[in-house]
Amino acid sequence: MNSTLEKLEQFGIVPVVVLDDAKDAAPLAKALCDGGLACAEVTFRTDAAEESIRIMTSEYPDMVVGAGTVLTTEQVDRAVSAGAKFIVSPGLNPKVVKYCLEKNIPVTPGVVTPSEMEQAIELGLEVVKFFPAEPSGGLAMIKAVAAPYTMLRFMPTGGINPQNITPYLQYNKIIACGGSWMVKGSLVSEGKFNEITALTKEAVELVHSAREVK
Ligand SMILES: O=C[C@H](O)COP(=O)(O)O
Ligand SMILES: CC(=O)C(=O)O
Repeated sequence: MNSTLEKLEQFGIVPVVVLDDAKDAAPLAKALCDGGLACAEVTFRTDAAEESIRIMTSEYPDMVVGAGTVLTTEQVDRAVSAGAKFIVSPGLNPKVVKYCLEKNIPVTPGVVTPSEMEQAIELGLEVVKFFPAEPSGGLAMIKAVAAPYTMLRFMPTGGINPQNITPYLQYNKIIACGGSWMVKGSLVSEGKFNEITALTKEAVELVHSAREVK
């Protein structure tokens, strides 16, 4: 597996971030690093994404920052030139995946169905996003599809929270879970960065205890 994805596996949780204002990027990165999760997926759902990635990667160079909701090759270029180390999308766009692979940029497109998973395998991927995880059958669905697709590993995202994450983390086909509960928009806009750090520390504890009893 690619070394960036290996780092995400070590963290176990990837905070999925939506930033409305790039001024929040540095304090948010600090809050996540202080909490023990030096990684983030900054989604291209807002105009502030590119500048936020640039700020996070320049001020926190050891942080593993990727771009989410990447829907076009032009966004891939903008994300990578801002410093993004990995690319995530909600669905599988073959054009975007091939573009990333040609440029050696780790890419984890969202898939749900067996047909989409076969498309990912055909494109040469070993890790896919499973999105939206909970509405699409959650861990039971991942375990069912992992039986035929033994070469695939998953990064489930969507509806995962502290109450349901433990069994996901204990399944060895899952490298990490994406989630937004520790970086909710209201916490960021209200400047509650201490709370973000506290929620992040709790998330890290969940990873440790899930993996200890594995
Ligand atoms: O679109 C949702 C994000 O990918 C993360 O999902 P979440 O807010 O359910 O954790
Ligand atoms: C949901 C997701 O994975 C994304 O927005 O990229």
